[in-house]
Amino acid sequence: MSYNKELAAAKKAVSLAARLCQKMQKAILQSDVQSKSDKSPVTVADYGSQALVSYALQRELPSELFSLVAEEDSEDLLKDGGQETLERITKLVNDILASDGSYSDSTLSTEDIVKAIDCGKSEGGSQGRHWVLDPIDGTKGFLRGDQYAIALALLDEGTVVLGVLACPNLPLTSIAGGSQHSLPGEVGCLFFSVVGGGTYMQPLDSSSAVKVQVNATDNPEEASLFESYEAAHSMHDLSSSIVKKLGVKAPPVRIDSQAKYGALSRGDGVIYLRFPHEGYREKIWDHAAGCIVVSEAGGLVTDVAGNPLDFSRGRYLDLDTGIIVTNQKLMPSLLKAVRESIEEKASSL
Ligand SMILES: Nc1ncnc2c1ncn2[C@@H]1O[C@H](COP(=O)(O)OS(=O)(=O)O)[C@@H](OP(=O)(O)O)[C@H]1O
Ligand SMILES: [Mg+2]
Ligand SMILES: [Mg+2]
Ligand SMILES: [Mg+2]
Repeated sequence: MSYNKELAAAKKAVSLAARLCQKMQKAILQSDVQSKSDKSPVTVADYGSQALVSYALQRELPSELFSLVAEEDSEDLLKDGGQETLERITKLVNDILASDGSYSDSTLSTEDIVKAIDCGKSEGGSQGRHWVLDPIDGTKGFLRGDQYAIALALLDEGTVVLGVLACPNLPLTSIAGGSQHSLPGEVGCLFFSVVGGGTYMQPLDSSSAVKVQVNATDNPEEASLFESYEAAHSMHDLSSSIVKKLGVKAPPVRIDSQAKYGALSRGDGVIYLRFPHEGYREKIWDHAAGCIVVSEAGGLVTDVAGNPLDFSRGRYLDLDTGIIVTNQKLMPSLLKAVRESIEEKASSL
């Protein structure tokens, strides 16, 4: 099946949202940041990005039944003092649409914005089509001025069939061996994949795409590790013991968000390990787009048991312990090192 129409719509929606985020990252105010009920941050840019993607997809694909599984909803937004914030988001979205010249037949009201955001409450699942959106993945990185991503995927009968990943601060050239902080040169990448069609990358501000592939080395000494910047999101001590066991020499590269999947898909690094602390449940929008971007570039994304991730079970991924990403040749020895290190960690407690 071809998803050309859906891909064009997704690229347009995500590019508009990336423009909104770029504008806001430079101008973010203390009052633009709120704390959600789980204590994580959310900004006017998260809400604006979600409203924009939701609205643009519905305008681009008017004939389709629209279902969206997305991170944000208006409940936290409309808590104390929310009306002012909502007005700010509405202006932001309208300004981006006006400067792009898109959908000039309508100006969105605050009610339209709430409606567009709350379209994202779908439960997803194994039947029909569902868009899956993280309007800003890596909000903490966004606030620090570091890496973040706008991640959009399409689920069809429970399988991810399309993914678009905008990484506005990711350099166009390799970040292998470097940190995200000291990188000169041009930034802003858009990765996209359709099932069976490979992965492509283009600059966010141009349409000249190139096909990308994961680094296919089977030599751990040439491999390097990507992991979460935030130690609270993944156990750095566990990944360190795993890569040591495997023989990886390079120090880990810690960057925020699904930019890790994007960088891996073009071969900047070879391994991405993610081990959340006990009790954390992974959400599908944190991995759907990244997963297809890496898989279509020749990589593998599994849980600790070696099973592919199952995006068909609703808003959460029900996982065996962690997420393991690498190329096909290294996966068997990486999984072995993962299991041994987990066993050693358990027996030392
Ligand atoms: N405790 C805990 N454990 C694991 N993961 C968590 C946790 N808390 C949050 N999150 C999710 O992590 C998303 C950010 O992605 P990363 O972990 O790759 O980014 S980072 O490098 O740590 O900044 C982040 O996505 P956003 O909320 O979209 O920023 C969260 O969904
Ligand atoms: Mg969040
Ligand atoms: Mg996220
Ligand atoms: Mg987010």
